[in-house]
Amino acid sequence: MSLSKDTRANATVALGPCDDKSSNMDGISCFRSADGSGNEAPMPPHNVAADAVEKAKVLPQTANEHQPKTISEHATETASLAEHLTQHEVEDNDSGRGGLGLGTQSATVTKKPECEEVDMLPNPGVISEAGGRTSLESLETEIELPGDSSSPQQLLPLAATQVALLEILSKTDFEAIEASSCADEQELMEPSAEIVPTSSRTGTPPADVGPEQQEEQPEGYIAMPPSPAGNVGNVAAGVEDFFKVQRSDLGGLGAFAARELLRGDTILVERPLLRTTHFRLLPDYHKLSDAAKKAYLSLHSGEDGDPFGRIEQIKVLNSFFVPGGIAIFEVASRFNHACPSARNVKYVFDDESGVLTLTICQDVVPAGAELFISYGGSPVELYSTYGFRCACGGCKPLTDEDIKRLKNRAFGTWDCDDDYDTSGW
Ligand SMILES: C[S@@+](CC[C@H](N)C(=O)[O-])C[C@H]1O[C@@H](n2cnc3c(N)ncnc32)[C@H](O)[C@@H]1O
Repeated sequence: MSLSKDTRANATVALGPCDDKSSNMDGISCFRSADGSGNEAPMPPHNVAADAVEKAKVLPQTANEHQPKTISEHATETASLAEHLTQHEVEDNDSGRGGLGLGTQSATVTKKPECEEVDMLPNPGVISEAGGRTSLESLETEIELPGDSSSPQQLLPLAATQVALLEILSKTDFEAIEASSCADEQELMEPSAEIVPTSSRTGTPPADVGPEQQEEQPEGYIAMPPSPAGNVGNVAAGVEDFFKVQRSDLGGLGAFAARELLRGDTILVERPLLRTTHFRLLPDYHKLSDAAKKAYLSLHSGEDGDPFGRIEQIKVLNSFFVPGGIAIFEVASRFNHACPSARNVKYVFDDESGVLTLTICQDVVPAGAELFISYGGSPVELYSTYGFRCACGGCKPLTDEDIKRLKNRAFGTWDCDDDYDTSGW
């Protein structure tokens, strides 16, 4: 597949309340408070964080890091995560996808609580104040970001995630997880589930899906995301309660609501399969465990090419921009794209904890509906960057004529929307 060499880097933008100490993450200038005051957000209830520290056990690492942590390291990390999530979270505004270049760019900080309202702002990016679900006031901060100036990636805070993760930490039976994950040394080397997502609506940890339930899945159901005893294990347990990965009408796989989902439901908490940069892809890929390599190679690769081309192509088609580079996720990378009116899931990547969280951002998503994130950009940009014609139903699809024009612009500006009527998009 011939993709454009569009090196637009999405604006990776910081969010809400923070202090100067939180700045300078891999070249990101500063996480500023949404009100410019630098004030920190309120701390979580002390007992929750403290409880998490008490209960904390060995946390799995990203699949390409195989050093198990000690209990005390994990406790520190857990406390740090709980505290961090009250201070600043980063979230996509639906454009943080794609594996193309990075440079310096700026983004205007704006409070935008609803996912559909922050959609598709190619540049500048959008920053939301933590918990900012009611205010639409614009803020004035300009943030310098690493990355090329053109491609949009925005990171927003998400109060629901704070709540969900704190609930998770307080409800997780770490002893049971440790007992199973420490069953043998091999399991210690392979990460296992460490965070049990719970519906922010019900606060009830979902039941794990047993083999008998999996047998009832429709044809084409892919047995992922994994259970705690599952494969690469970077996914928190229980997400099967929220969605299934199965065949999509768009072609290939997609994620589908396993039951009715409501705005604010946290449906996925996942560590990257691979976190890397464009220049370190191959060495970092080769550090992965065999299971992680297998999971990586199973991701969507467009037209299969030679092994080297495939590793690169999977990166291009599946990566999320994260501070300092890109990340590929075993499960989150299965979510298809939808344009603003059809998107129903937003995501946030927390750099400190290294965890991506996906949250429902439409009022009601019926059981069986496909779940969509946004890769950012118009159908023209999607085509020129990733090579697919968006069929999400929420935009005016590109015509054959549009495609011809784009192809004729091989040496022109791929991302030019001049000939595409964006009024319906
Ligand atoms: C990250 S993958 C998403 C998961 C993928 N469908 C799979 O089978 O693993 C991105 C690819 O999914 C397909 N895709 C995603 N969103 C789409 C959309 N709105 N319309 C058409 N194809 C889409 C495209 O082939 C795109 O390159």
